[in-house]
Amino acid sequence: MQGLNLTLVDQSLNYLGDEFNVTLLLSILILLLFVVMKLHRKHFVSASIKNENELFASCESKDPYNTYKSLPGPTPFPLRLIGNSLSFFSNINIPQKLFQFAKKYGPYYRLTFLNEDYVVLNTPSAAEALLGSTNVKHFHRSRLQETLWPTELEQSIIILPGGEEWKKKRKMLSRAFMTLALQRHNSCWHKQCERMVEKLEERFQDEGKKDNIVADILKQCTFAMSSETLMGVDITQEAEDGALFCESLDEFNRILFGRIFRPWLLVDWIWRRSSEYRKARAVVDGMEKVTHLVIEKYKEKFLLESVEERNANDELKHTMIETMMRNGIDEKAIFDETITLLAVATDATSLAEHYALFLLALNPEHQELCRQEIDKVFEDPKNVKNGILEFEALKALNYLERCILESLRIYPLTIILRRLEAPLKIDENLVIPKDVSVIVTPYVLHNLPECYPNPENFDPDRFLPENVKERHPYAYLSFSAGPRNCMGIKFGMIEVKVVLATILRNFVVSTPDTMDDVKLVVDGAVNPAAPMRFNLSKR
Ligand code: HEM
Repeated sequence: MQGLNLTLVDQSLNYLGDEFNVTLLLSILILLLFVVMKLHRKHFVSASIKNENELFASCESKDPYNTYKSLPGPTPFPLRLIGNSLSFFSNINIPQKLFQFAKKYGPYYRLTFLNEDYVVLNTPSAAEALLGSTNVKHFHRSRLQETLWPTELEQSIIILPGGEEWKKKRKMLSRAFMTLALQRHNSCWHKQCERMVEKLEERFQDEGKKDNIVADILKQCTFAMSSETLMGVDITQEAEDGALFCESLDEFNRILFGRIFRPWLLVDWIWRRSSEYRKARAVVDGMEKVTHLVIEKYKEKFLLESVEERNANDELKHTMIETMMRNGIDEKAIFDETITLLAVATDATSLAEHYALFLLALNPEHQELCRQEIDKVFEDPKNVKNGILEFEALKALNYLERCILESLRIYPLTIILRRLEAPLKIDENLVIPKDVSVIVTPYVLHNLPECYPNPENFDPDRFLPENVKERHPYAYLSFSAGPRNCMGIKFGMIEVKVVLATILRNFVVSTPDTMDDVKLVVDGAVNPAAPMRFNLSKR
């Protein structure tokens, strides 16, 4: 009998995990969330604000908090659990929706969903108050992010609340992203880019093969570059099932972030019994196997090292895995970090390449200026050794760099969420109380005409040093800013530069799509709902 019940539960959960029916979803959602509130106080109720006096208990002056209480915002559904969720029921164009709200409600406004209160900050100075704060109580990820994050990967720097452990880890890992550590992978990046060119040639070689996608090829190339840089091993070549690793990461992201739009799967009890969880587990197991193989290789290498070699080893030249092993980090924590950073590096960087290529395809005059710069750098014999562009020469690709920064202004990859463990003073008139979460949307700041005149225009010169100097430092948040900003800025920018320089040196790029065709969806990062289409003709 119990077996039968379990099968029924299993089947229903499979159904919930696989099908999407709006009416059913709404009714189940309301019903389930009520039950969940009762059963799982830990997740939702304790996170909620039970009464306003309690909320303001730690304040010195009540006035700025009164401003908080009277902040405008869209009227929420009377049930706090649902709140403003209905405004975000569709995952399409959420950044644009937040932009419309900003226009309507002004620099700060309130939202509520899943029983959590949010304040949305829409000015560079308010973003600075949050992101520039050095108070670790302002570093926490939001409850939604913590709930979505797989407990299996809990030791990763991305999810650690800012504290001593986070600080130590960030310092240790940062060494692996310094120029010295990165530059020794230069030839590997070019080797991977050559493979990418072959794949692109194959895809676009016939006249009939037009209007094709490149996102998958960009991602595989970026994955190979990132994995070799972070781990020191080309797992796409060496590990038996390395090729599957990249696809596994995609599947993993899809499952995790799909939970936002199937909120019942946010409840741990249901999640762990769902078919989606089993799929996620299988993916993690597969990735764990590959990482384990890499760690074993390092162990062999260490065993062969003499004491002198070990002592002479310069920490600044180590890969990320090597750095962690030499710092005595255990295998589980190394695994958590490797998987997470591989996922972040591959997703963010290949997406940045995708958007930049699209905007260069739409703006052929800027594409041509980049190409002239690239040709000049590649054709200078000082810059090329054994057929490979020297690492130092990448610095000369200034115009390309400005185009990448401008692409990330137009298409920033994230929405930044933080949960306040201590009140946050925005200015003399506004203090946001503890326990509230805060949202900063780079898309909104990047479209403020006072920071970026004619924000709809693609204008790389916005990133000329003299123009950057004129702007508020927190008006550009593609890599976030402040103490918890992107740890891989340097590496990410180098990867995007190498990939784009290789493509533009080999092909002329155009697209049949327009910016209006691009719908944005938030699933981990801000992705295009469908990959853009391109035409690549060989030069
Ligand atoms: C062009 C590519 C990239 C972009 C646009 C980008 C953007 C970002 C942004 C906006 C954040 C802040 C997220 C938040 O606070 O919610 C972030 C954090 C982070 N990024 Fe990147 N990223 C890129 C590439 C990379 C690469 C290649 C790595 C390294 C492998 C990396 C590692 C990280 C880490 C570890 C954090 C979290 C830092 C912390 O919590 O202390 N990123 N990134």
